[in-house]
Amino acid sequence: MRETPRTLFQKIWDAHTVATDDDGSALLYIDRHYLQDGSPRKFTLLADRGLPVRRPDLTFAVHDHYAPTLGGRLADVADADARQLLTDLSRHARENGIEIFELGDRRQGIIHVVGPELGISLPGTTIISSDSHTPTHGGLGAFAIGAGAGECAGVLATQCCWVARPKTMRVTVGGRLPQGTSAKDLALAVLARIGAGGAAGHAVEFAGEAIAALGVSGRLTLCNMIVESGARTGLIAPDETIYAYLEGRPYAPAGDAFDQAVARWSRLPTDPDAVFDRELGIDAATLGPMITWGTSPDQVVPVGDRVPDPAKAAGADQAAVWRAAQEYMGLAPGTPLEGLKVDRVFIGSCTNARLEDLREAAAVVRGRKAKIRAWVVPGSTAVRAAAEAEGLDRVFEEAGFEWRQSSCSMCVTQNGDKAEPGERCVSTTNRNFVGRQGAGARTHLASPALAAAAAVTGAITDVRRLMDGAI
Ligand SMILES: CC(C)[C@H](C(=O)O)[C@@H](O)C(=O)O
Ligand code: SF4
Repeated sequence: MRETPRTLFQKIWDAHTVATDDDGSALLYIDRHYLQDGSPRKFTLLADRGLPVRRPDLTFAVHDHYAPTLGGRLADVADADARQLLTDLSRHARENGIEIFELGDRRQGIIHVVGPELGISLPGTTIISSDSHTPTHGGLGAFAIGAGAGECAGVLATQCCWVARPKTMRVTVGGRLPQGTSAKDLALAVLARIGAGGAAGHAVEFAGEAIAALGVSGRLTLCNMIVESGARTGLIAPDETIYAYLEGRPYAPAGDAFDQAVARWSRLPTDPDAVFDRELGIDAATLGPMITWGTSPDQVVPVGDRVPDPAKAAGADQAAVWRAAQEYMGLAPGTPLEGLKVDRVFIGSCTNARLEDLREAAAVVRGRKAKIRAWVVPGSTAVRAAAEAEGLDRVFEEAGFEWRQSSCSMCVTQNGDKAEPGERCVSTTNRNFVGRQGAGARTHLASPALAAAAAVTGAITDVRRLMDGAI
C-alpha cells in the first residue's frame, strides 16, 4: 500500500507524537528547550512541586533580552532587577546541570541566532521556548514553537508538551528576488498579503525557487517574521544549503552520525502530492524593498509608495486602525515614504543581525557617512567576532555607526536601550508596535540594506539608488 503523502510539518509531528487527544492535539516529545532570560517563573513552578529538570542535556539557557550593549558583562548591567534576572537564570541553570551561554561567554547571543549557529537547532526536531520568535528555527527544517511559561515548566519536568494541531499553509515563492531585495522584504510582502492575523493557527511552510535560493540566514529571517501573521510556526524543508551550514558546528552530529542524520533529514521534505489546508503563491521577481508605515508589521508598502489613505481601507474598522497608526507615527495619508526624515537607525535583532545581514548593511555603508545616530548590535557574540574578522566593524565605525555588544537591545528595550519619544527609527527588527522601541518612538521596519541607506542619507531611501550610484 502506498503511504499517504505528508507535509514536512506532518512528518515531524508524527515522529514526535507520544499521545493524542480527540481534538487532534498531541503530546509531543520535545528535542530542544531554550530558556531566555526573562522568565525565572518556570524554575519556581518546578521547585514548588519538588520536580527535577528531566533532560538538562536538551535544555539550553542564554542571556539575551537584558544583555547590555556596552561592556557586555554582568557588571555592565545598570539595572539591579535586570542583573538579578540574569544572575538567577545562571544559578538555576548551574543548579540543574543546564548549559548556559551567559554574558562574557563567546557563545552568548540572542537564542534564535545562537541555536542555529551552534548547531543545536536541527532539521526534523521539535523546539520550544517561552519566546514568541522561536519559529525562527523552522528555517532549518524544525518544528519550533513559542509557548507560555507554564507549558515550558511542564517541558522542564517532562520533556513533553501538549500542542494543538496547527492547520497547514504553503507559501510558494517562485522566481528570484531582485537586487536590493532580501528575505526581509519578502517576509514583509507576505505580511502585506495575508495580514497580521492572516495565518493564525497555521504551520506555514515556505517553498519554491526563491526559497531554495535563500541562504540559511534569509530562511531564518522569513520564519522569524511569519510569527507576525499569527502563524503557529514557519518552516522550510532542509536541503544541501542546510546540511553544508550545519556540518562541523559544535553541537551538530559529527562523522558517521552526521551522514546518518543527513540521510534522515533528506526524507523530511513535503511529499509531492501532500495537501495543505491553504496555499499562497508569490512571484519574487515582482518584489522590491519594503517599509512599514504603521504600528503593525503588515502595515507595509514598497518603499516608493505613499502612506495609504484610510478612505481606501477595507471597511470602517480598518480605517480606524489606520488612522490611529498614522496619528502615532506622525504621518498624513498620501505622504511619500521615500524622503521622510529619520532620527535614528537600529540594525539588530533575531530577525536581521546575523553575519549576512551585517554584510548587506556594510556594503551600503562602505565609503559613506552616517547622517544620523545609527547602531549595529550583532545577533550574537560569535556574529560580532566573525564580522570583526572581516573588518565590518571598521566599515561601520568609520561611517560613524556605533558598534555594540550582542543583545535584543532596541528590538524590545528590556535592557534599557531605546529611542526617545517622537523619534523616527528605521529598524531591522520584527515589531513596530506602539512603544515597542520606547514610549512614543516611531518604528519603520525594513531590511538591513534599507536601514543602512536610511542611516547614510538621513531619510527613508530606496536602497537601489545607492547601489546603482544614483546617490
Ligand atoms: C520578551 C519576550 C518574551 C518576547 C517574546 O515572546 O517574543 C520578545 O522576545 C519579543 O520579541 O517580543
Ligand atoms: S531580538 Fe527582539 S524579537 Fe528577537 S527575541 Fe529578542 S526581543 Fe524578541
